[in-house]
Amino acid sequence: MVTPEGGKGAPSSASHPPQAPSLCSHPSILAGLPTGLSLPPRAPPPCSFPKGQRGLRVPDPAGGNGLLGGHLRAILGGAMEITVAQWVLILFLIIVPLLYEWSASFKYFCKMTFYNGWILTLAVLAIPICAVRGRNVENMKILRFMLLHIKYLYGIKIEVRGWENFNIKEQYVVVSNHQSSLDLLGMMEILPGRCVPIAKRELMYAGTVGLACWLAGVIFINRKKTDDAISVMSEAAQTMIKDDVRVWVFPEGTRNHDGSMLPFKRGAFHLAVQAQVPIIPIVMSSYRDFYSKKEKKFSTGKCMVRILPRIETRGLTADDVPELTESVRRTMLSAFLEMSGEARDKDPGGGQ
Ligand SMILES: CCCCCCCCCCCCCCCC(=O)SCCNC(=O)CCNC(=O)[C@H](O)C(C)(C)COP(=O)(O)OP(=O)(O)OC[C@H]1O[C@@H](n2cnc3c(N)ncnc32)[C@H](O)[C@@H]1OP(=O)(O)O
Ligand SMILES: CCCCCCCC/C=C\CCCCCCCC(=O)OC[C@@H](O)COP(=O)(O)O
Repeated sequence: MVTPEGGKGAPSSASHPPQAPSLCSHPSILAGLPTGLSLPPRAPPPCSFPKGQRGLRVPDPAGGNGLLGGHLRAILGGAMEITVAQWVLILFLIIVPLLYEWSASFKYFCKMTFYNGWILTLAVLAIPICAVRGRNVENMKILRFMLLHIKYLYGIKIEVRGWENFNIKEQYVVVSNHQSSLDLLGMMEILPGRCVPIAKRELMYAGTVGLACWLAGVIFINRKKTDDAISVMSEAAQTMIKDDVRVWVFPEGTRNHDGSMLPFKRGAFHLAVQAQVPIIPIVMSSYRDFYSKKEKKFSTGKCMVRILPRIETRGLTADDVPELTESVRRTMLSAFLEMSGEARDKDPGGGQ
């Protein structure tokens, strides 16, 4: 195929055999040769624009004659084979990685979107596997196994201390600080057998994640209805003993991005007292060196997880709960502050 101008501009010298007016055969190259030279007749190569292809046509800037004009037309003609949609795709593939490197907020957005999207996708795989058993606390092992690799994808090193404090055969209540949905990584790193988290009811409606959680026996509470939440937790106290289940609670009751700990809700402590089982506090060090929702920062880094010694509740009653809650929080807060400094000292490169 050739532009109409290109066709008309073909040389008319008698010594040159007539060339088919095609961009592909570069007629203007022949126009640049000295007269008297004769070239053997040559069949025009097949045109690079297949019939019916949608490409833009441009007029020959050199009027269809001359070496430069022919090359330009060949180059432009080749470029024009790319459709607008392909150009958009090429620009997208160039701009997105550049933005990802240059803009910390864009990187944060991409990483969080992928985090949620990946977990929703993994849940699609987990659901049929878990569904074989039905709603069963043993399914939590499957979710754990499927989530363990995410820390590698995100370059987050997790260092665990205090494994020996988990050496208890019987049931217990785990309480841990709650900074972000990234806590899931630390949680899955150490989740003991037959242990289910208590989660806000809204998570049950989070698409595939909600169904996977339900199948794994996650206990959902309605935080807006204290009475309902209390009765679900009282039921959980009985289930713990009856079905040999451990429960994981985030006693802050919500995510806390401020690098400290919110006042604790009392449900977890009532639960432990009602079931007369020990409390095992877990502390995850601050993410501030590699993750901050406020600053839209998300890089690689290190997190320390510490399993603290158990706190007995045998013999305690509901009246002891306020003091128990405060003393556990104090212990956890002091560990949190100490560990957060330590994680920073050990990984000064965190936040690259
Ligand atoms: C491969 C694919 C994977 C897919 C993906 C998998 C992911 C698989 C992991 C998911 C992981 C999820 C992780 C979610 C994480 C969250 O959703 S965090 C949010 C949910 N958690 C919580 O809310 C924590 C638990 N909350 C509580 O314990 C709260 O106490 C309650 C029960 C909700 C009540 O809240 P509140 O009324 O705001 O607060 P509070 O002052 O504590 O209680 C009010 C009164 O009730 C009393 N009370 C509280 N509880 C009780 C009780 N049980 N008995 C008697 N009295 C009680 C209190 O003592 C208090 O009375 P006073 O002492 O003042 O007289
Ligand atoms: C069709 C519906 C699609 C819904 C999309 C939902 C996207 C969620 C997908 C994956 C999330 C994976 C992380 C699951 C664990 C997150 C636990 C969590 O962080 O829950 C929040 C809760 O602690 C406190 O919530 P608030 O801080 O009070 O708020």
